[in-house]
Amino acid sequence: MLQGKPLADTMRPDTLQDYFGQSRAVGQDTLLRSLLETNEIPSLILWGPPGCGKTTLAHIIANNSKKHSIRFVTLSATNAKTNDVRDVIKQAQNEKSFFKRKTILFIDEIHRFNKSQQDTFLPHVECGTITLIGATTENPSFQVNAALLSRCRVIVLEKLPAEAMVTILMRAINSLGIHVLDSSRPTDPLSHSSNSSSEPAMFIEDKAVDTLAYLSDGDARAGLNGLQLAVLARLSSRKMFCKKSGQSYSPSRVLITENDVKEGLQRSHILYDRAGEEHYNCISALHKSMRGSDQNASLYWLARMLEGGEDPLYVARRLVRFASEDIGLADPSALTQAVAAYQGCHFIGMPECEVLLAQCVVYFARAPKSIEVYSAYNNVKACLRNHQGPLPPVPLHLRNAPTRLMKDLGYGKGYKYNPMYSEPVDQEYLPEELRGVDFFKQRRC
Ligand SMILES: Nc1ncnc2c1ncn2[C@@H]1O[C@H](COP(=O)(O)OP(=O)(O)OP(=O)(O)O)[C@@H](O)[C@H]1O
Repeated sequence: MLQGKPLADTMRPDTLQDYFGQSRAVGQDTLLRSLLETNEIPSLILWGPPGCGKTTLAHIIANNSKKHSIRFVTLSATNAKTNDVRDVIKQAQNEKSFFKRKTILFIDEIHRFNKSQQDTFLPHVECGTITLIGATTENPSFQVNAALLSRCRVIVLEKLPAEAMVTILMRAINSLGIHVLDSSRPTDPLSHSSNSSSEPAMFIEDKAVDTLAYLSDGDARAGLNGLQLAVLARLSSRKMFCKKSGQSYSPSRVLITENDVKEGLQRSHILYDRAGEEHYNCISALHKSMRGSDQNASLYWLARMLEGGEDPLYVARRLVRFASEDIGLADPSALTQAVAAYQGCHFIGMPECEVLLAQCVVYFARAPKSIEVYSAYNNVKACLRNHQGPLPPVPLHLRNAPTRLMKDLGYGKGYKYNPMYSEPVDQEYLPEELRGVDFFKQRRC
């Protein structure tokens, strides 16, 4: 069972009874659950992080619909072409008109279809030829056509909580016939009753199950893969033992420890999705923590990104922006710090540059803040955007006059060259119609 398919696929539940967590989306009293139970499936967008059960929920719906002779067709937007979608729609039209059979079309990773590909389903979802179920890890407000989105119910699935992860792992552990060792009652697994079959008896420490549940960070696929790798690693080291020792027998018991499961998990891939929603969530959390002068939270979000494989230069670029947007003239050297951190990261790369970013992030969290320049500049932009008619000309006295003609036209006339005056100079620098405007005090002009 462990050598062939991934354990996560083998363990994919067929019914809602084995679908754990996600109580907000499909719990006992939810609308979606009653619709699923009565088999009235609306078009859905299932949005959630990797491994939280989007495809599994679609699989459960498929299982259920087949019982009610509804067709269920699956496409993956990673490899399907627009023509594949057209073929499915054509077939669905035929099934509907000749056999009165409904079709549910499941599109995995729907965000990978571009807007015009998504447009292909729109009329067919609208007239009920197909019921669309799309799965996405990306925020559908940005990745799914607004028109299509308005015809679908968005179901938000969450990272699976640790308790649900334990239940999912235990279901797999039981199905593999692995025994869980209770750490509160220490027993030597080798003292368990001997196993007459050639297969070894397998044990797993209970804390290994908990660790797996926590480290897989709500991603059931990662948790089940981690378990599978840990078991396979233990089984192969058992074989190695026989080979090396030249013994014809091999240990009849195998113990999977906490360390084995830690090795089975590739933590960085689990915690952070560089291209996805989590990338934006974490950078936003970092920015807000620094703005809120919370140095602990700032360091935490920084580490979440870097440990997860984020590009340090991306973080450094965001820090350059922060230096001006949020600290500004309250501490102008913040900009120098950020640019230096950027260059430092460029020179030495990860992992050495992590401390440069950490230093800069803590400096920023502790720094005084001022959005004076940032908001004044926004006021100027708003002023330009809201201006009716042609923009006012540059006052003549402020213009340079490199030629005779320009001089004759009055360019530069009356300009007072400030260094020539010992007193403050009374001179206008804004266009006439903006005289007296103070972008630092008002929001709009
Ligand atoms: N809520 C759940 N209850 C039980 N098992 C689950 C649940 N969610 C996921 N699993 C298990 O994890 C595996 C992976 O889940 P699934 O393929 O549904 O994730 P997904 O959200 O579609 O992820 P991705 O976006 O990466 O495709 C499933 O095959 C199943 O074994």
